[in-house]
Amino acid sequence: MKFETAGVLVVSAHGEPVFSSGVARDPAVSECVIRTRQSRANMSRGLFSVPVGDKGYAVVAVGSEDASALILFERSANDVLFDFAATVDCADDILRHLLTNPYEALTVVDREGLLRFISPIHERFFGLNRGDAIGRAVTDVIENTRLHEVVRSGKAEIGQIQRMRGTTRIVSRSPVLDLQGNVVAAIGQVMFKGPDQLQRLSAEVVRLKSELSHYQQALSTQVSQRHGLDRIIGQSKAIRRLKEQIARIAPLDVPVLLVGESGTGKELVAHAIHLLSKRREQSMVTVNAAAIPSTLVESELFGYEPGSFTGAERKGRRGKFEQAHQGTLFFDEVGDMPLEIQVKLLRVLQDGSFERVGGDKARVSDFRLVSASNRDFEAMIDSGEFRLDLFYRISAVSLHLPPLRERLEDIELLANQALYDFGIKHTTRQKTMAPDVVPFLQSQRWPGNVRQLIHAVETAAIFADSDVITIEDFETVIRSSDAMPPHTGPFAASPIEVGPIGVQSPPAGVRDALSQVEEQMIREALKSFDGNKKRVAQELGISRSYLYKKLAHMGL
Ligand SMILES: Nc1ncnc2c1ncn2[C@@H]1O[C@H](COP(=O)(O)OP(=O)(O)OP(=O)(O)O)[C@@H](O)[C@H]1O
Repeated sequence: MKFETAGVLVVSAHGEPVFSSGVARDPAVSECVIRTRQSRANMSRGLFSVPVGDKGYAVVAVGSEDASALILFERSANDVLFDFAATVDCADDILRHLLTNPYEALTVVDREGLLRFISPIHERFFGLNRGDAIGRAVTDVIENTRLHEVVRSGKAEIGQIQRMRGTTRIVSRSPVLDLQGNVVAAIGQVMFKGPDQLQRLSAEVVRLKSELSHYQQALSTQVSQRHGLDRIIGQSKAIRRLKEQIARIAPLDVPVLLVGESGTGKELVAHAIHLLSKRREQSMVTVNAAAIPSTLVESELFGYEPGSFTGAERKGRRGKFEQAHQGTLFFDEVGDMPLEIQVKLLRVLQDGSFERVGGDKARVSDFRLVSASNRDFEAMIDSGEFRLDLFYRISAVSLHLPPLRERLEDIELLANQALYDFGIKHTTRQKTMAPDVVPFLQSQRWPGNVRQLIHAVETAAIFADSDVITIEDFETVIRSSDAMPPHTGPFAASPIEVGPIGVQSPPAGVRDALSQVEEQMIREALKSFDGNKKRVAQELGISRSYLYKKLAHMGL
């Protein structure tokens, strides 16, 4: 701290200036000092500040009954102490408190380790008379002190135990630096009365920490549980039942098979199962058997050792099974897996072990399997495309995801949510649907299920000119989807299987006629291809599952 003495002003008991020196000789300054002092009660002694023009002085007042001496100090730039004195009216009371309060009171030693200040309370504690110890070596006055070491090393010692006069205290010792960074003193303070107090405090911290972690855990469980099930939208009986089943089976570590048409939410359900399971802290790894080229399936799943094939990474790679260790492996389109891989998957599921491609070391992975498929397993098993033993392994529990056309009452909620999500995602004004839009959407067949509905709503939201989406806005979607219908051939426009978005269902008479035409064509095709259903489906441009449904309907 650098305060330059700028002047001295002596005033009589009546407040008249009787002597002035330095800047105090300037009447503007002395008047200002006297006025400020008078404006404050009991200012016979103390510290206060006086702004004069763009300058400022810190004033120390020392008074007697007859007169007071006011010593003016000029402030050096950016001095926090000056700011403190200038802005806090009771600055001197605060400093006095800091010097005398038992918990803040300071003991100060200078660079030589000599005591320069000790608070009255500590003097009493050490049995000293006021001022007796000042100027003595701190080691002669305070037992087990290390303040002389701290002023030498410049290193603080916080929370140290110190025995003094038969009692134990927790103290802190800190070096004090001047503006140039030189150690000029060390100060000591008592932090706690003793280890008991500290221990109680630390036990409290431990207790609060454990309470906090308990609540964090509970919160994260709640959030993830809500996150998992709440994302599955629908109030239909089928969806409510599905959610109940998910909640029930998720915590059990059994393999789950999700069966349902494309876009019915199989992946969404897999996530919910993972989030509600004990494995939620680990990741859910997804494999799409249909999307991996057959030559790479093995290395994708099992990983490979270094240099096992051309183009392989030098260090080798962990496969999906290893990545899913302790988590969940979501096997999408499991029905599309080549037979030879089915055998290997079966082995992994049976004994949990496998080898990386190009390696012979048995590896183990502990994952929970959730598989999904929109294929007809019964037919695939019959035709030898899927192994029965593997089917049993992956389907300890099977959940059926209902197609959207069987739960039309969910369309309103789903469409509104899609619209809301769209607005949030693209930060556009929230649009709404005209009242007749929902019945219109409910009259569609939705072969692509919820995915297709979301897509339709998003596209309509893009094309709608106003904030209210109408049926006409959905017709834009019809035109664009017509260019890429999900099925080609004579059945493309069939309201039963395809029913493109936005096409109004034909009147019942037309529907019957179309149905009859369909059945006629199927009969003819069966005849031409000697009952080969695969060829019939190909020829007519329909899926085999739809063909089977139609045949059942026709009683064939
Ligand atoms: N009940 C539902 N609530 C909210 N969103 C849903 C629901 N069902 C499906 N979705 C949404 O529909 C889209 C398709 O869902 P998802 O990918 O889970 O279907 P899928 O059955 O796995 O389809 P695919 O068999 O084609 O892979 C996703 O955007 C998903 O969030």
